[in-house]
Amino acid sequence: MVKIAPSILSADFGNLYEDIAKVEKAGADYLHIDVMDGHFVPNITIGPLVVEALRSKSSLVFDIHLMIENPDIYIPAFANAGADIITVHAEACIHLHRTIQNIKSHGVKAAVALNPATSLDILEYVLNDVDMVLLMTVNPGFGGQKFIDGSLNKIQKLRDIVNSRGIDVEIEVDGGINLNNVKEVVDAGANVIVAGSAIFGSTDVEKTIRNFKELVI
Ligand SMILES: O=C(CO)[C@@H](O)[C@H](O)COP(=O)(O)O
Repeated sequence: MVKIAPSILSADFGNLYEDIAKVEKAGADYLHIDVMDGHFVPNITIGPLVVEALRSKSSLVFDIHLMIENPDIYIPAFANAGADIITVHAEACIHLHRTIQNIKSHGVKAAVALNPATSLDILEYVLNDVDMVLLMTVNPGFGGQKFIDGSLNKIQKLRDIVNSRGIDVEIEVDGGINLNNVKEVVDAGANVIVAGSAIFGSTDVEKTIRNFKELVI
């Protein structure tokens, strides 16, 4: 089943709870929460306090995407705040295998994200240990960017590797995904679709989520 994960980076931060309630009502599967530190990416967003505040208001799967340096020191705080999945960037981890074990030790699902320029090779010895791989289809840091076309090939390659190993690893894609290209990314092998501006920038958020779901059935 393909899952839809609205990215709250494009939500109205002054009405965050209302925006989250809308996507939950419309049948979103995950809530994608972008955490940025102004170092790993040139933008700053939210921390564990906000995640904790939202946790009591929503029963969506909290999919926390850490775009930060030294993620290990913040993993306990995000786990305690209510994360269901924590994603770290391979580019930010010196000891990636250890970081994955750190996430799992908190009873949280572990995922690894790759920037567009990072090869799939980096996953060779950790792929069997993760629950999900997040392929960035834009350079991370901002919503509303254009999907990088070469990403389709990368998604397909990862899908082939996952299938050939016979493992249960989700493939999440993030950046520039909209109603016009979602079918292509799903056909290439993605099964978790992050969308920010295409959902929260639309005039009818609930209808847009339903449209996404219809396209990927
Ligand atoms: O991680 C990021 C950006 O770094 C994403 O989650 C964006 O929030 C996706 O936004 P759109 O490209 O869908 O507008």
